[in-house]
Amino acid sequence: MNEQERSRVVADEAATERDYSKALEQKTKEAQRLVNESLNNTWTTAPSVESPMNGELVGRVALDSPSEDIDGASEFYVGTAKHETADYQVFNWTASIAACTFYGQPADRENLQVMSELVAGVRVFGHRNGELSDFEDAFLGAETDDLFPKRVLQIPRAPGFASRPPIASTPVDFATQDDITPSSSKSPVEVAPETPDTLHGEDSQPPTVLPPTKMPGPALRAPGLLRRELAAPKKAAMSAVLATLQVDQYEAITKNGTTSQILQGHPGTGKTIIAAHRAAYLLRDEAPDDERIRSHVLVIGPTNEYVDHIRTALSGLIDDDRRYEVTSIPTLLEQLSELPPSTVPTQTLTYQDVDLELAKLVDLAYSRSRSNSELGERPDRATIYAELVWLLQDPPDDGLNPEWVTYLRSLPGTYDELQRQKTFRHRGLLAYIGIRAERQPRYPGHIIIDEAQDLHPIEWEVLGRLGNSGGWTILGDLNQRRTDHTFSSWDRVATLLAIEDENGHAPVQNLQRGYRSTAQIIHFANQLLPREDRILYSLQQDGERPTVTRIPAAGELIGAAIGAAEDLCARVGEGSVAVITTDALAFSRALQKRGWLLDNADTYVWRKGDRRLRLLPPERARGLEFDGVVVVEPADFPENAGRLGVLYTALTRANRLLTVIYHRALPKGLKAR
Ligand SMILES: Nc1ncnc2c1ncn2[C@@H]1O[C@H](COP(=O)(O)OP(=O)(O)OP(=O)(O)O)[C@@H](O)[C@H]1O
Repeated sequence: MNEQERSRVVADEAATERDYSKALEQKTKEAQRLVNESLNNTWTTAPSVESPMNGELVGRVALDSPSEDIDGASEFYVGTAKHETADYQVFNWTASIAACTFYGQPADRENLQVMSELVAGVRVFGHRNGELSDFEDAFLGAETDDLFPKRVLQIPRAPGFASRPPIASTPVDFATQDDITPSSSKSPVEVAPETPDTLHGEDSQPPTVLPPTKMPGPALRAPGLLRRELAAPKKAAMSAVLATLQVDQYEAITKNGTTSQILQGHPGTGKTIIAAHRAAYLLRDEAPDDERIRSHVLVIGPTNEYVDHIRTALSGLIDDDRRYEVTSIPTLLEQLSELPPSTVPTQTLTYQDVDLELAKLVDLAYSRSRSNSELGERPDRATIYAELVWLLQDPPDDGLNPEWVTYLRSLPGTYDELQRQKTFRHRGLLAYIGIRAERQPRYPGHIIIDEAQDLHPIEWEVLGRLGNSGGWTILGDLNQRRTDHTFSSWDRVATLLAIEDENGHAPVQNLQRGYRSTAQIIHFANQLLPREDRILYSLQQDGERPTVTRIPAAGELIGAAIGAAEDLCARVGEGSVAVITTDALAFSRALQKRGWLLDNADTYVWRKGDRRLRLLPPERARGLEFDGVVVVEPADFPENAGRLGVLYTALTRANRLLTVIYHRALPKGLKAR
């Protein structure tokens, strides 16, 4: 198909999408009108109808022959909601008929039957700024000129589309879709020796082409479209990626709601994408009765920034926002602890602050206080805590280990005192006492936890007592652990939640394909990992080397970093830029001096003219991503158990461009090899 024909197809499909989207909007308005009418003569306030889904087309399926099951049509669309007109039919992406859209490989053709007809091919759509602007066809049967030669719908054509160029403005040209570069092969990044003003980047060296290697996992769906989407500038908040979901992602997303799974994946392997789409799938209208989630899906992330990040994708995928709750772990723990919201992460002083043994002692205190109460009622928080401290006088039958005697002695005498201290150290304990005392459990129908590597043992116990009536979807990366007071293996989590598979193992699936960061960025960051953990295949090979610059005078470090950030702002255009630093305060002052203004609505966003950047302490950057990232003074990033998980996370927030500015020596792992 030539360029002109492609433009025509895009314009036609975009017109269909506008028609579809308008029709869905109309449907919602009509439903609201009916509700209003029926309540017209009452004093009741009219309930609002669910918010309209943004009608987005995901794909289009061509069949070999007309199918009676779809009213004699030989094709149908897949979109964000079901809709039917005389000219076309759209099925929801969650419907089982839509599954063929996500399995479009010629090799699978024999298994790809929709009703009794074979799938001839699948067209997948790409979007920019909410407009259908791109597509890719996969022919599963014989290749023809056009999968959909006859236009079904006669709608005036939209003006020709202009797709936005990818940031590096280099067209992606991959030899074959299965050839991909393992980021564990020899690093293309040479870190600057510690001499002043040495820059390694696109200006100094051409991008290194790495030898192709077989990519792990199933063959890519819509590989060209996927790579164009990955290279395009990213919005601040996450969007749904329905059209380019890959087969392994689709399979994890569409598992039965009672199934529990743990998805372990390096940075950018699509864990948050799976989390958001899984929530939407579990709440689908088409779910058979025995799979229907009766209550709500609870999605838990690490920070409030993460919650904002994923919320946009969730609201685009799920029309009824009462069916899911998305919260951060600090917020959840604070609610249960009856503490004011703080957003600060748990900060342990000793392993005992969050240990499972502490939860066991609380359990004992709970059962003692319950049996002491006259009617066997559920005790309140203060009573449970008093019993916990009383264990020093009346220890458990098998005694109290001296370490625990010392620990219990170090705790304040009363629950009020403990709560007044508001230390983030004891929040897990407060929350666990809180959940034991809670009279109205939340009873979610499925729990999804992202960045789960950062949950402490007692916090897992808290989650285990939320009354989950369905399965667990747990997503995380043990390499990104921030402290050694969290579990170092998923087996421990599986045992605690009793979700081991039939062989007694944690149901772990490893995600090995990196979507976010270029191979060059992954190579650079991977130097911080033990050799055996450097298994990640980046789908973006065409990046440039991270720029690593030593600033000789400490006093000039921040100025140089701001300069680097301004440079990235200019390069990414509409894309996003972040500075990740452990000294955000000093950085804020310097930004102000250079004419940057703090955004009124978001305390981490700074603006200067039409430029915008986020200034983030490492903690706040978790789970986020940006087209360009400046990481300042890596030596200041904290280490745990000999690993630099915090720095590793910061470096891997970058999608396409990474700049490291430093004065003190780089951490050992980041030296040139
Ligand atoms: N199938 C896909 N199609 C298009 N983009 C995708 C796909 N899967 C993932 N991505 C993109 O890859 C990027 C990284 O995905 P995501 O944030 O889910 O990774 P992650 O594993 O949660 O990373 P981290 O652990 O570092 O936070 C996002 O921009 C996401 O939109």
